[in-house]
Amino acid sequence: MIEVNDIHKSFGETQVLKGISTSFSKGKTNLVIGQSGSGKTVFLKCLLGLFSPEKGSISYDGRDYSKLSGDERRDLRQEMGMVFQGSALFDSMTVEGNVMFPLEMFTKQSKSEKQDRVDFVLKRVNLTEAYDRYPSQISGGMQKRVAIARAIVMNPQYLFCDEPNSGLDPKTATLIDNLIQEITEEYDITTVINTHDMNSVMEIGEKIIFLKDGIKEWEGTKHEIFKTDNEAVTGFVYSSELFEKVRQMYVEERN
Ligand SMILES: Nc1ncnc2c1ncn2[C@@H]1O[C@H](COP(=O)(O)OP(=O)(O)OP(=O)(O)O)[C@@H](O)[C@H]1O
Repeated sequence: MIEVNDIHKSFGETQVLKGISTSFSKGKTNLVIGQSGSGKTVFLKCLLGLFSPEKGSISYDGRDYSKLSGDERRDLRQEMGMVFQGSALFDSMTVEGNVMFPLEMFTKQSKSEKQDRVDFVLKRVNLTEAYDRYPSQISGGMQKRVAIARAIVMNPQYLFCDEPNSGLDPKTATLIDNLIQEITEEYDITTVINTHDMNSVMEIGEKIIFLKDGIKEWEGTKHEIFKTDNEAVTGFVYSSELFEKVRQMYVEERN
């Protein structure tokens, strides 16, 4: 579980996060939504320990990051997996090399242990046929699956994903969402996903926080988002006619 308590983050005079508190449970897909510029990426970078909030605290299963020693922080960071926007694979490495990379960097496992782990995660994301291919030789959806395999190869406690669906067609986007949700449940990971994608909200939004101008304006589940009368949320989520229709159908069905 990650507990966020009243975090503030500024750059110079610009206050970006203005006191955000929330918690993210294990085994759940937690989504962060909000308009461009609302502070989602800065928030995710605070969760990753890349930015230090000036005020407030973030605890990872009871470990308050600001109180950890340098070694403890390094150990904690190794418990975090990250799927970057655009996958961020190494172009000069094969699929296998990309997934092997964190094991080579951070573990002293034997060659066969590393190979077994790489085989396992590539099988888990259903990519065994692409071992020797380079990122430029596989589709966007496959690249995302390699990025997910690389993010989970170290057996993380925490998984952070920044716009994991960007650039994918809706069907592939849904497959990637479902894969992240399955992996989160299977390995009991605390997963936090930044997204713009309303399909993701409807599919896998077990917990959603909505940021607006650096403040948590609303939080709830995908079921609650249909019912909320918070105008900032409805204005954001139902800006598309299609989603407004889906909402009306959902509300009518329940009445
Ligand atoms: N390193 C930085 N230095 C100064 N300002 C920054 C920095 N990083 C982000 N900001 C500012 O913080 C605000 C929030 O940015 P952020 O990238 O978190 O938004 P976002 O919600 O992720 O947007 P998007 O959905 O477009 O990615 C923006 O005004 C941005 O200019």
